[in-house]
Amino acid sequence: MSIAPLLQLKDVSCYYKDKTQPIFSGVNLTLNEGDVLVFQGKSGSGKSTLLKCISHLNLYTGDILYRGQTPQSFGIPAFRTKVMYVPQRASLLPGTPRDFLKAVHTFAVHSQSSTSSKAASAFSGIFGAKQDGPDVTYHDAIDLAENWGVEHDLWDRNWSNLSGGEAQRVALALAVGLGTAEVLLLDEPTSALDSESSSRVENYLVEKVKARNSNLKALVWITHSPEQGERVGTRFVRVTPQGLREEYVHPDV
Ligand SMILES: Nc1ncnc2c1ncn2[C@@H]1O[C@H](COP(=O)(O)OP(=O)(O)OP(=O)(O)O)[C@@H](O)[C@H]1O
Repeated sequence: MSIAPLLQLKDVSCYYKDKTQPIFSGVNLTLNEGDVLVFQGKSGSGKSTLLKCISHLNLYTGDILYRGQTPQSFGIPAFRTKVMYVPQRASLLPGTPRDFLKAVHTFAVHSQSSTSSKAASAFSGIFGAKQDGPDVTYHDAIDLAENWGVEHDLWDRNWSNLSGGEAQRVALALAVGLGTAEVLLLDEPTSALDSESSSRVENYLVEKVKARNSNLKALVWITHSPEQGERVGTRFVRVTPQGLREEYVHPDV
């Protein structure tokens, strides 16, 4: 019996809103456990859009399979907890980072339009929290962020009042701290960080994928830095409007 790949894209295309021109078309890709797949490509080539399609946040045609199952058959909110998109600009989210953490616990009981429930909906849409919520301990995300230089009081500041780098580290710590994702889709995750913070985040994520007891099995990582790509990547893919071109496999793999 063959084992289904971690993630598979079959002939995936995504169109501009007028539906006449594709942003990209005919994308085929297989992601396996242990892969750190680096996406590079010109600005506007469709890298972010492709990550959003993979996490079922954007409309697309074709098939995306997670361990052989479509997002629909797996259940889309549950799928998004397994294949999780980490946005480049978390500062657009409502409320504070702590609202997010609370929202995961209280999602099911909040139906009013409170900050917490708005945060919960945003969480569900962007990070893909399940209705019944994964079993988050506050401490995983907070401790992780602290290791990356995020002070505790930043959790109570509105996202919009965090610096780009602070918001980026908190969003990443939330995504990793939840502990549900097998694939993280990282949209320029260190673009606002200084080199020391960036290197801490890089090392942590790469080691986490390698660790045998980790839930996290693979990363798809958009970067505009070829040097960062070389440091973290095991596979390298160029995104073009014509589709993906796998360029080079790291010799250590
Ligand atoms: N919400 C949207 N509405 C309309 N067009 C969009 C939307 N989001 C993205 N696009 C368009 O889709 C194309 C691909 O954008 P995308 O953000 O995926 O590119 P990218 O490769 O990630 O770019 P960058 O490297 O600059 O972040 C661009 O032409 C962009 O203008």
